[in-house]
Amino acid sequence: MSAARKHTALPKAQILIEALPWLTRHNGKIVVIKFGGNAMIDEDLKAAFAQDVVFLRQAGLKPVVVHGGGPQIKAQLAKEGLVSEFKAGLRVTTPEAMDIVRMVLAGQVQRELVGLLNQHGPLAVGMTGEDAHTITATQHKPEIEGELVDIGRVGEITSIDTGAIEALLADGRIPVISSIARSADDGHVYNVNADTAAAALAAALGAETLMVLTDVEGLYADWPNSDEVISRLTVSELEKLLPELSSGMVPKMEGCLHAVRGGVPTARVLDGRVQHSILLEIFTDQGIGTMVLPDPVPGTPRGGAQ
Ligand SMILES: Nc1ncnc2c1ncn2[C@@H]1O[C@H](COP(=O)(O)OP(=O)(O)O)[C@@H](O)[C@H]1O
Ligand SMILES: CC(=O)N[C@@H](CCC(=O)OP(=O)(O)O)C(=O)O
Repeated sequence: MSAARKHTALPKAQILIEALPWLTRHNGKIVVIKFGGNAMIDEDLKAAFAQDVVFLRQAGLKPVVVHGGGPQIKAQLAKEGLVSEFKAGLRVTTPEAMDIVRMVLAGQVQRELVGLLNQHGPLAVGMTGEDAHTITATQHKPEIEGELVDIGRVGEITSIDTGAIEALLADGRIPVISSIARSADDGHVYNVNADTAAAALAAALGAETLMVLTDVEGLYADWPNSDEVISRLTVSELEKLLPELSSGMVPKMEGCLHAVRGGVPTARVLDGRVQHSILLEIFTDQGIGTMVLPDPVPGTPRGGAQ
């Protein structure tokens, strides 16, 4: 062995050492990961996602997965001859469509993710927001052009009970949650946007971070004209930007805002198309995507969190 080889750390060892301060910092902390339907584009990505989540669990963190499934719902509605329509960024959900939303999210997408995670051991347990009153909602009527519009069985979260999730975490499990809620008023089940559900759960659980995996690199400053990603912004900066945002980014960035305002130290939007983006973000110095931070406290240096 040459002298140089003997005294230089191997690249793989350097990567592990770089992870050390992050492992220490995140040990025992809850991390809520939202896996968007658009990020579940191929089998390799889904398998890599499952590896990352199990890695976090084995490294001493407490991951909680909230999944979406917009494209999968759209495909099933089309098969049944039903139209997909969005208003104010939310799916118009008739009672008939609600049955399909519930079947696709809880019966297909969630089952697949639980299966992939459990290839690594008896870790994942699937549930919906209906279970143990985890997410309670009321009918959401968005305001469009000054009027409240009825978009059917779309839920607005009224309360979160974290008991069942905390019991699973204490038992070493990985909760995998579908964004469906029950109403205490009328007993109906409601379709909740998965970004919104993930953000509300992150705040209620006192998570260390919220990670939203999607099919873009992060929040683009001037979408769709440019692909320049905003790497960091404070909640006040985000609040000013919100009225300019469109489509899928609206619930995502509103969710990040809600989570950070609710006490979650950071919320991030990451490119779910990049394999192992979760590990890169949590365990390396190389921040990717967009990070939302609290406003700096006057007199302290700006945003040092990762
Ligand atoms: N400013 C923006 N930056 C990035 N993406 C944006 C922006 N505005 C709108 N989008 C759109 O939001 C989409 C992501 O939201 P969505 O389709 O709901 O994904 P998911 O299924 O992951 O929740 C992107 O693919 C992009 O088309
Ligand atoms: C009310 C509402 O719009 N609910 C969403 C729930 C699924 C979701 O949010 O999936 P993504 O994260 O993949 O977009 C829907 O029906 O598509």
